[in-house]
Amino acid sequence: MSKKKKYTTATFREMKKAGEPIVMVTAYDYPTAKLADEAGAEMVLVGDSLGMVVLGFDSTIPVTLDDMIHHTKAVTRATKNSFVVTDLPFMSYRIGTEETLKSAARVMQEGLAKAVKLEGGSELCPIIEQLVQGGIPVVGHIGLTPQSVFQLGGYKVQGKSAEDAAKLLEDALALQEAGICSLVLECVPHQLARLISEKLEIPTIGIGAGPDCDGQVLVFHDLVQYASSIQPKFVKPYAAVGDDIKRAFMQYAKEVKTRQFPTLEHSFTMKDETIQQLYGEN
Ligand SMILES: Nc1nc(=O)c2c([nH]1)NC[C@@H]1CN(c3ccc(C(=O)N[C@@H](CCC(=O)O)C(=O)O)cc3)CN21
Ligand SMILES: CC(C)C(=O)C(=O)O
Ligand SMILES: [Mg+2]
Repeated sequence: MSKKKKYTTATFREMKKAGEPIVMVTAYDYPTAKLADEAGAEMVLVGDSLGMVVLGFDSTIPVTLDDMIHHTKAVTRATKNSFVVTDLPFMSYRIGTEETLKSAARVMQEGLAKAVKLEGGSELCPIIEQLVQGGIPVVGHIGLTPQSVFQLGGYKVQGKSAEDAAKLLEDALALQEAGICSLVLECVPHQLARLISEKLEIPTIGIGAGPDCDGQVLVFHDLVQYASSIQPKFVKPYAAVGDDIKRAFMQYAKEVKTRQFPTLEHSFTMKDETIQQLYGEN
């Protein structure tokens, strides 16, 4: 494992300059965040994908700010070096300036996140400027923006036409100008992700955006195959944890049913004389 240091927004700009890819992974709880941090993940994302992979909703839309803060607290108790970014959930940054600033402040003060992430294009520039002026690092997110799933008509690749691609490049530049510290590119053609990454000074973090982004992010449950119900093309499984867990549950159930578990090896004992005394008295 490489030598550990605390990661900051400055680290990520330096990494981009040096051509060193940035590793980001999602985590939603203490044990996962601890393992990600120990494994050297430079950024940990408390994604609103938690609504789908942890809470069982079929989109990220029902996720609340309280949900995000609850999970962020668990994650930041575990991380020593990783830079923790928390998604602002559906609509929490679109109702008004005051509500957005309050939402982000809660994520920072209660959740102890280091940055917030917002989905959207240049329309968010004014609010991003406010957040940045307030001292909050902001991560952008364009391309497939799951909080707009019902408008997009599904989880589809974005920016395939010249027109759509030009709009995404324009958004990326505008968001950089507004002060974001990095930009997630989700489900866009790899050539477009490369162009955007070349044009920006801040690092891009890709998911389904090809090899030429400045960093990569994957959802934890996809990466280790932990009962994730979706299997997009961009996912590469690095473990089959779900299968292992299911096998363990089945073996445990079998051993309980057949009284193979527990044995005395897993039990507590009292002295023989004590048990005799007990039987004598009753
Ligand atoms: N487990 C999980 N992983 C994710 O990456 C993720 C979530 N959940 N929830 C929130 C969003 C939703 N995401 C998704 C979900 C599905 C596809 C998907 O199936 N995409 C198709 C592309 C279809 C097309 O060609 O346009 C694919 O085959 O990859 C992509 C991103 C990404 N995020
Ligand atoms: C897919 C990533 C980028 C995300 O926003 C999430 O996990 O919620
Ligand atoms: Mg998200």
